[in-house]
Amino acid sequence: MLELIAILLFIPHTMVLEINTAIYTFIFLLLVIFYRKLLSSKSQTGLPCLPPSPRGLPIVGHLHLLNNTPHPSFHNLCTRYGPLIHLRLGSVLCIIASTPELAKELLITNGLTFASRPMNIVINLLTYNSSGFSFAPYGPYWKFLKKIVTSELLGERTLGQLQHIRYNETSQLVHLLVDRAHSGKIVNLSQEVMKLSNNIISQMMLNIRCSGEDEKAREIRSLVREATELVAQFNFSDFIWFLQNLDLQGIKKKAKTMNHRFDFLLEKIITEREVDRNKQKEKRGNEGLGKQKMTDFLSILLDISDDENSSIRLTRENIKAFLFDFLSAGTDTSGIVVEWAMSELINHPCILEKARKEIDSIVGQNRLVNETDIPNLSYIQAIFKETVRLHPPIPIFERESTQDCKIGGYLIPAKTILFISNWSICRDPNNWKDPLEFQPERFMSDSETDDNAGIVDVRGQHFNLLPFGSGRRGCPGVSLAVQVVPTVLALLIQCFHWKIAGYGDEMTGKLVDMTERPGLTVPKAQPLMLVPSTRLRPFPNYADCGLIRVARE
Ligand code: HEM
Repeated sequence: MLELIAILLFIPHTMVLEINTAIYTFIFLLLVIFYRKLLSSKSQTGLPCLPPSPRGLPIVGHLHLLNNTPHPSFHNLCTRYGPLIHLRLGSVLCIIASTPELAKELLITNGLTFASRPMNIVINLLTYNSSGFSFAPYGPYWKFLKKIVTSELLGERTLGQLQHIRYNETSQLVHLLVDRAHSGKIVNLSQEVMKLSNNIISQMMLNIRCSGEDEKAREIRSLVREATELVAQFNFSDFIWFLQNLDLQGIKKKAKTMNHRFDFLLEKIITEREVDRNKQKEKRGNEGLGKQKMTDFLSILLDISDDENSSIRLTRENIKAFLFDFLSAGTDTSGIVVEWAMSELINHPCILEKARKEIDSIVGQNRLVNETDIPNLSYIQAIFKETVRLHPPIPIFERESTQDCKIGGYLIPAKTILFISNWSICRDPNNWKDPLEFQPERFMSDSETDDNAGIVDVRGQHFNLLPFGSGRRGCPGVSLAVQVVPTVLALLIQCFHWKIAGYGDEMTGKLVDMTERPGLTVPKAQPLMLVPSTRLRPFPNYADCGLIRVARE
């Protein structure tokens, strides 16, 4: 066309080429301006639409910037692009917040907007379409359950009633370690503390010791492990819209099979329990189940579902989904904290010694430390806080916005996934002096390292330390965890000297490897292999601290 006009107007060929180039350049510039306009952060209201973001790619968006350990990737991106950034993971819009101020603005000031969690294909299948607790959308049903969780299941009274479970389990661990110490054998301490924390949860919930060797225990153990691995797997169908209905990685199929296995197991457990309850009911005539002695979470949930006056009647699916939620949410996390704490202590023998001195001066060497001592052991508490600061078992936690809102001057649309990068917050030199150093002293009331760090607690009120989250969806297991973890830690410190397997004593200078294992929860990559030797002579009677001696596995 341009050539034809040139011939008609007698324009020379070289000039046509120049005009051609100019037109193409012009069109290219127009496209660049249009593209920039499209991506620019200004909305029609003049408010910036979305927080900053790195350059994305078509279709995958920013997925290529993440690897199988998202928390360091999020941390690096926030360091580069700002404390609040947005990413497009395929077609899913996300924001990442990495300062205490933003955490407060999102979780508290806009707490209602971010009071739900995002769903995906696997979670949907495993939680009976969010019929349980952790993934139930914020609303009357979730509030009803939250009340049961805080007042009944994980309230002070129930935790007190179920204290014997914790005592039995810690007693079993001490027993095993004393045996190993006498025979000079290596202990996989990571495995033993996970076993302990998982046994506590499974007994509190179902009265089943999940480390046992019977069929039910084995199935619970393997289902919980497989389910947590499956939830952590990256599923393209969740992020790329045109793959939504395809199951290219076979993840949906696996989740369906897992749900069937889980359902089969729970049906069996619940049916057996119902038969038991009916027998007891018959025995006691019409005295009513309300007066029955509480045994575990399942009993409490069945009581509520039987209660005709309850404002919400729990269905069988609700109960099964609830059990799934708690078994997966409560599993491993406490054990992970103990394994990191012990690793740090082995690498910092002076801190370990100082902790021993505190226990010796407050508890002495003639009896074993127990839960009631923990409020008096401020250095042990400081070690616990410093461990969850440097090694939070859940380094990022997720919420989803249910309506449009303004955060930090940006407009965040409904259905945006929010990631709170607690890992970044805890490693930010603006929040913590020498953030990469393990210094429990910073949490002592006479701390010289950080102002006010002595009063910082872990329950979600201090936004520079959020290992248990905060706000409406903060962790309901926090009271249990702050009882179990420091007690187990104190016992390990009080009762034993430790050597790294294959090396000399605590003072050899050999360090424990501190690499993280990728996943949604972050344990150590390598298990902590240690050789204990007993420190207390004579070794106190377990009964002295209220621990009941039980048969070893
Ligand atoms: C050291 C141990 C633990 C850590 C570090 C931990 C951490 C967390 C975090 C970060 C969240 C997300 C909070 C948020 O979104 O604001 C959470 C949620 C949750 N945790 Fe824990 N947790 C621990 C132990 C437990 C235990 C022992 C249980 C159960 C007995 C439990 C049950 C739950 C449940 C059910 C949720 C979901 C709450 C909801 O959506 O409303 N956690 N936990």
